[in-house]
Amino acid sequence: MPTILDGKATSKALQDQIAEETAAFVAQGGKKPHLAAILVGEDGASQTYVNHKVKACERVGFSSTLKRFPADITEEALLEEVEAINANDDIDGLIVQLPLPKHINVTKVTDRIRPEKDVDGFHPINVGRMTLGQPAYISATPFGIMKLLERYEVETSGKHCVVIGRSDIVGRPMSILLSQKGNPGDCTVTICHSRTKNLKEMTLQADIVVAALGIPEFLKGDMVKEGATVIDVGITRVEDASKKSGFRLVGDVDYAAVAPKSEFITPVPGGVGPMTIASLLYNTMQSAKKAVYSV
Ligand SMILES: Nc1nc(=O)c2c([nH]1)NC[C@@H]1CN(c3ccc(C(=O)N[C@@H](CCC(=O)O)C(=O)O)cc3)C=[N+]21
Repeated sequence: MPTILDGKATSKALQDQIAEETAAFVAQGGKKPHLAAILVGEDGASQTYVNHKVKACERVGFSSTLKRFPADITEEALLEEVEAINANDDIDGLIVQLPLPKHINVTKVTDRIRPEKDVDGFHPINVGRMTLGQPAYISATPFGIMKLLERYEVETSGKHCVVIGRSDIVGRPMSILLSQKGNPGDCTVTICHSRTKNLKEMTLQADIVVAALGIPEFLKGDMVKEGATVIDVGITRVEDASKKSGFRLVGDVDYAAVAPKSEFITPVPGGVGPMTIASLLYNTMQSAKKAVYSV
């Protein structure tokens, strides 16, 4: 049976650590970390995630501000809100919850966030610095996965890692982090996507598979080799009348078929998702401490 990479417990342990560090920082006269989140529209999943983030802030002793706007807010008005937070010295970190409505240019918005407050690590300056191995805010999901591999001492050096998905916020940064020098790191990385030919041939060679393509239960049992480490980034809500919420969360991995073959595996829920939250808090604390950018 595989070892389950328990993201929920690991996130909690990290949050306890962040709470301790925050208390010590504040006791020494430091400023209480303050995270601002912008939420546009009424998307149910987005509301849930943002609420999780705000609650997590409370838990570790941060201040938080949630700014909600209707789905028809103009791009210009949204950019002004970003500018206002950029200029607010009390706020250390700003996230604009994605996805945004179609009439808003996402890149324009995330590029407008000051890199020093971009705790999501989406700004080109942070992506560039991360890529070069310089101090940066690292995108929360890949960063959380690195922390999870570290916590369970998953051997990564020299391993072949296949990342499925090339998104700017998960697949691409994940491939870069895993190929960088260090532990975790030092992997040989292959990045696959919707145009990849013979995907199964690729995944069968993988010591570590990261499934981040957003198709429920895509990775089947016959696509992974015996003893692989499997990281499931997918989180899709599938209708389920038997649940109180009316839905259940399904990952990109066919867990029942893949788990018996794997050495390490992340569950959904309780795997990568909670680690994303811990990483965001970590980045916000770094910002309050001016540990990444000195200004
Ligand atoms: N600007 C921005 N930054 C993000 O980091 C960002 C975003 N937009 N948009 C959406 C995605 C998704 N995301 C998740 C965070 C936590 C869980 C999480 O805590 N999941 C729990 C369960 C959550 C539930 O109950 O629905 C789990 O997997 O166990 C999942 C997904 C952050 N994202």
